[in-house]
Amino acid sequence: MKFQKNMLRKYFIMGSQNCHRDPREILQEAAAAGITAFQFREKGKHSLKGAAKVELAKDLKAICHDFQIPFIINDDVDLAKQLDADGIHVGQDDQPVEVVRKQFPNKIIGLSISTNKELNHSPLEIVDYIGAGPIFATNTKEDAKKAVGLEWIQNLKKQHPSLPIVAIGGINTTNAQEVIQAGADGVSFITAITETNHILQAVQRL
Ligand SMILES: Cc1ncc(COP(=O)(O)OP(=O)(O)O)c(N)n1
Ligand SMILES: Cc1ncsc1CCOP(=O)(O)O
Ligand SMILES: [Mg+2]
Repeated sequence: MKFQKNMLRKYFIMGSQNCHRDPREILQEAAAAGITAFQFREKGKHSLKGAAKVELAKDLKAICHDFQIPFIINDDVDLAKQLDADGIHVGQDDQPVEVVRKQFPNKIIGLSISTNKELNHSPLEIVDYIGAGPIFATNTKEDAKKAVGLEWIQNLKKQHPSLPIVAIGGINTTNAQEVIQAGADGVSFITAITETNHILQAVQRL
């Protein structure tokens, strides 16, 4: 699947550890409500491993493809290969993006960037988009850095006006608009969907 900036508009991320009920049901509802991309992030406490992780990933990929939205895998390059995912998202402590691009010349590749130092040391020309954050405080990621604020998006946009940016971290139906106004091409979110009883409404408002 070829990357397009508008895929970043409403980018839902989750793994089973984020869900109070079947992740398939949650993704199905979010996809029907209009998310534009999905990242499978099976990670941390209570996450699935081995065959159970692979089985869930296959089911979630099928749901994404029913709705023609990209299925992106977080961190796990081997799983992305095994499942022929549409893309992979890596951070600064994951496999170097140069290595990932060599393995996946045609997949969507996202890279997290939180500081100017990371920005200046990253090969932006080989990634499709940047994950910028955490913008606001979040309890969802165990090892999340300190919130960088909307200024980080404004700063990125000023330095690289055409670089596709998706914001992450503490984004919800109330603050999503200011994130877009700051210059992000889209918002990514976990708990805004996994902790609501009204997925349709939440996706529409996001
Ligand atoms: C869209 C998006 N942006 C940032 C991240 C964070 O990636 P990373 O820093 O590698 O942290 P983990 O998610 O792997 O814990 C992301 N996953 N997605
Ligand atoms: C994976 C990740 N990377 C930076 S913050 C974050 C967690 C985002 O979760 P939430 O949308 O619930 O704050
Ligand atoms: Mg990572």
